[in-house]
Amino acid sequence: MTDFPPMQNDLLLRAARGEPVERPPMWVMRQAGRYLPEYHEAKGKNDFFACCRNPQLACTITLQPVLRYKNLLDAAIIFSDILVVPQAMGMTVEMIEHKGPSFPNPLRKPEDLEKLSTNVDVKKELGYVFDAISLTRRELNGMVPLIGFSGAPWTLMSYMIEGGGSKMFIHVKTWVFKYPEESKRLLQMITDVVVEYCAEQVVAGAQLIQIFDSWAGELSPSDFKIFSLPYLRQISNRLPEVIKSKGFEPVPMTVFAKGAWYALDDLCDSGYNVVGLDWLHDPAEAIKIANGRVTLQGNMDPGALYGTRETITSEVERMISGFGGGKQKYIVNLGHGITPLVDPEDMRWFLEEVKRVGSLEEKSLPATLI
Ligand SMILES: Cc1c2[nH]c(c1CCC(=O)O)Cc1[nH]c(c(CCC(=O)O)c1C)Cc1[nH]c(c(CCC(=O)O)c1C)Cc1[nH]c(c(C)c1CCC(=O)O)C2
Repeated sequence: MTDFPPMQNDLLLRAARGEPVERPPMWVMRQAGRYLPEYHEAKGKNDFFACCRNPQLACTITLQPVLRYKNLLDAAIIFSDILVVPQAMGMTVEMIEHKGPSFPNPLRKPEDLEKLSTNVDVKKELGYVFDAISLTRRELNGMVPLIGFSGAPWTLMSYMIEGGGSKMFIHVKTWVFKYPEESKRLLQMITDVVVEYCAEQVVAGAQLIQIFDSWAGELSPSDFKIFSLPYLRQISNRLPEVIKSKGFEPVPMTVFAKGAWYALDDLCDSGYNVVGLDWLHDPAEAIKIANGRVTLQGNMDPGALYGTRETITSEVERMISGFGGGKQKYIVNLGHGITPLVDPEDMRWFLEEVKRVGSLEEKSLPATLI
């Protein structure tokens, strides 16, 4: 797939590659989702994963925020879910309304690993994602770049073992502390699928790949180095080679390890172009630690969108000033996904304020904020 329309806005790709930009690009995790009335309308009575499996519907939902916030959002992210990977490995995952994902048969004992498919045919199992990406890339017509994504091995392993969301992580902690070798075997199996999955997303037209390690913060700093980081590194090491072997150009890669503030230094050396930050990071501190090694992405508290317009403005000013004005090596985002019940007009205000403040010369930023 190479005959896509030329890009009209490539701010995101330039910032991800570390090139200077006239203003920081912005997009929002979960920008296509439950806070948008048109999402509910398009989804209708369809099951969540049925929407993911329908390329036309996935394309429509992906485009919704880009069209609603025209000339504000600088990227689209393909509508899908991280849990399509466990499905491709043979597990059943359901999305239960008002509750979230649920696995009827989670992996509870090391013997359960035998239930997983070996030699997963990624093109066959996840072909619908690649079709959705190619279709969306054509429909975007070069308006903004299209982001592809995958869950990180540690986060996917946690879901596969816990069977859904969790507060205490009893089951996956049992694996980590009782069955560390089997845990590593599972992490390796997942990593192999994730590398192929991300490579095929690029072949289909994805222009940047983000790896979501949403549950990284459940690991201690030393366990993060054993059960998450090596697999994140394998992905960033192997992915460009696999993409090249398929005859395509590698794309920038982002890692978002939520809650792993202690690992920022390591993440800056993990082979990714961009490191996503949650709102537990102070921007100026993060810049100091990164020291120019990567582009940083983030990190306003998504909860700030429940505040007043004045609060949103001051949070935006604080964030962009904290990141030094954002004209290089910075991408604006929230510190995690946008939450339901945010007023779409407050989201618009956020984006408009980011564009205004992000376009200011550094010397015009409110002095007290720099
Ligand atoms: C952990 C995780 C999941 N899915 C994802 C993650 C990693 C990011 C993160 O940490 O938030 C990733 C994801 N899920 C979805 C996207 C689409 C693209 C985008 O960011 O706009 C992306 C990138 C759509 C979705 N994924 C889901 C919805 C809501 C489905 C609905 O109720 O209609 C959407 C739009 C469902 C989902 N999917 C998942 C959960 C826990 C839930 C239920 C709770 C929730 O909605 O926040 C697993």
